[in-house]
Amino acid sequence: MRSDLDGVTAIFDLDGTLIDTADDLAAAMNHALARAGLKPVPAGDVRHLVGHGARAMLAGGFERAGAPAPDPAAMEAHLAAFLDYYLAHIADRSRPFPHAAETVEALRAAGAKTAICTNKREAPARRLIDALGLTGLFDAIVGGDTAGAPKPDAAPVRLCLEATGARRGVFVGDSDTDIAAAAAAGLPCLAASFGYGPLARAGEARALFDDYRALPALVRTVLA
Ligand SMILES: O=C(O)COP(=O)(O)O
Ligand SMILES: [Mg+2]
Repeated sequence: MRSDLDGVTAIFDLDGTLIDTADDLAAAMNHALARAGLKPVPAGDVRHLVGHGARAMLAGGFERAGAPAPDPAAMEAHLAAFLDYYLAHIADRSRPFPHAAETVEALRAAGAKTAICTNKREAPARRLIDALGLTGLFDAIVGGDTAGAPKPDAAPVRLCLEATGARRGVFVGDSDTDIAAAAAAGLPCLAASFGYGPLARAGEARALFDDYRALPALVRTVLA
């Protein structure tokens, strides 16, 4: 077995990168909006609200529903309703993107450690990965509430490296937040073109990929 990726950690963003979660996030968001007497937001719009945590996603949903921003106390109640629903329906429709799981396995087979660095809270991130039977594929799972600051801060990326004892790392993400977090931590970033974006800073990623089967070769190239 080739183990040329010993000492390397491949760090993956979750929503829009490893797992296509938009439909379940949209259902939870629309549950919270319906409770507030508001009309649903299409799942296609929710994709663009993912990446900065549940609070930001929900605030964006209220805005798109044409409602005024809820006051802080009301927002806490909406957030609780969103999270309760989401935890109960976390993998109703969410699935790994094509070839994502086998690619993570291939990187591990080549000696790499693998980690998840998401702005989802750690508890729902773990529940999702567990529900999909993927927990054994990751050495560390770091959420937006794990490291004291979410991406684009470098802290959660650094924690993934520390937790896996890596000498080198590469970040795989789907948004400008990921590109910025990787840059802040001094890691090369590979960006999934099929994710939720935005990718206005795509030029700062080392490469874009549109198929997971291309990823191992890209990882080796950026680490060479
Ligand atoms: O916004 C979120 O909750 C998480 O998004 P991420 O997994 O793309 O960081
Ligand atoms: Mg993402």
